[in-house]
Amino acid sequence: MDLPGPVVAAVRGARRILVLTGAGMSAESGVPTFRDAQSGLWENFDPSQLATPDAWADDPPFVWAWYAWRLHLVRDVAPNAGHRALAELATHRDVTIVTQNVDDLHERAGSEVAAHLHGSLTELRCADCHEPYDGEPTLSPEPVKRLDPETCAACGGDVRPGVVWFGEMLPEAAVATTEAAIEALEPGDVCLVVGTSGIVFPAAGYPAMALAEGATVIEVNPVDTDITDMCHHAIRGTAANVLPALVS
Ligand SMILES: CC(C)NC(=O)[C@H](Cc1c[nH]c2ccccc12)NC(=O)[C@H](CCCC/N=C(/NCCC(=O)O)S[C@H]1O[C@H](COP(=O)(O)OP(=O)(O)OC[C@H]2O[C@@H](n3cnc4c(N)ncnc43)[C@H](O)[C@@H]2O)[C@@H](O)[C@H]1O)NC(=O)OCc1ccccc1
Repeated sequence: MDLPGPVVAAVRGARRILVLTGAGMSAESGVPTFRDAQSGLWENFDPSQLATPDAWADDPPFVWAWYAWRLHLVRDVAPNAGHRALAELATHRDVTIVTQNVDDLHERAGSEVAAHLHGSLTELRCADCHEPYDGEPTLSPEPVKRLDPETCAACGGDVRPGVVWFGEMLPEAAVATTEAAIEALEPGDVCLVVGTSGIVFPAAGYPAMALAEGATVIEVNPVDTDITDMCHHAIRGTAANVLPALVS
């Protein structure tokens, strides 16, 4: 894929590259984006209704079934060329990856992720005493409507996914790491925004913060988003097509 000269020059000339990724980063691996994760059983449910403490409180087996399906799916897929390109770039450039994604595909591609802003599907903990759960959860290969959560060995509570639900605070360390990486940006550095619709906060506010630090903000997304207008460059393409071209 040929990229505009100014984009290639900006990435080539950058001292630091901050990469903010969203669900689109994993789409070509077969992980549905948040806005189209509503396949099959959950298509009548707004994800931001499922991914909430209230939904869990109302019906843990219903919410756990959704996460067990997503965890099984993520285990079944592999990083795509976009994930691999970022891992390759980090071998010879100063790259910081911050993601909204709860999958581990960046890590499985060999990248170090500075911050999982919305937590991780692969980390489970007790919903009551927060004790990490390191057992092997029973997952169902097929989407099922209800699945009993695992039980916490420490207090007998229900085990929940280690993700950040709507209305929950983001992990302090992830926010601190992200804000420090943004504050370290200087004119000539680059902020790559890959595969996010830019509607979930506070993550959606970070590109503007990078812009305020003087960084060149480059969006990679097949379509316009709420972030497009503030970007210096918007590349209309997919993560697996654009990122390899950007790093070669
Ligand atoms: C919906 C939105 C309006 N609501 C919020 O933002 C809320 C409330 C809020 C706080 N501040 C605000 C300010 C204004 C308005 C609202 C708020 N935020 C919160 O609750 C946050 C917590 C947010 C985290 C929620 N958890 C997730 N995930 C984990 C769970 C789970 O995964 O189940 S968010 C979840 O949705 C987000 C989805 O966004 P995207 O990643 O962008 O994905 P999406 O599907 O939307 O878009 C995909 C994009 O990819 C593109 N694409 C597709 N294919 C490709 C491709 N192949 N290549 C490239 N791009 C591609 C598409 O075109 C598209 O643009 C992700 O972050 C994902 O993690 N907590 C909080 O702020 O705590 C304190 C607080 C609390 C209450 C009130 C005030 C303050």
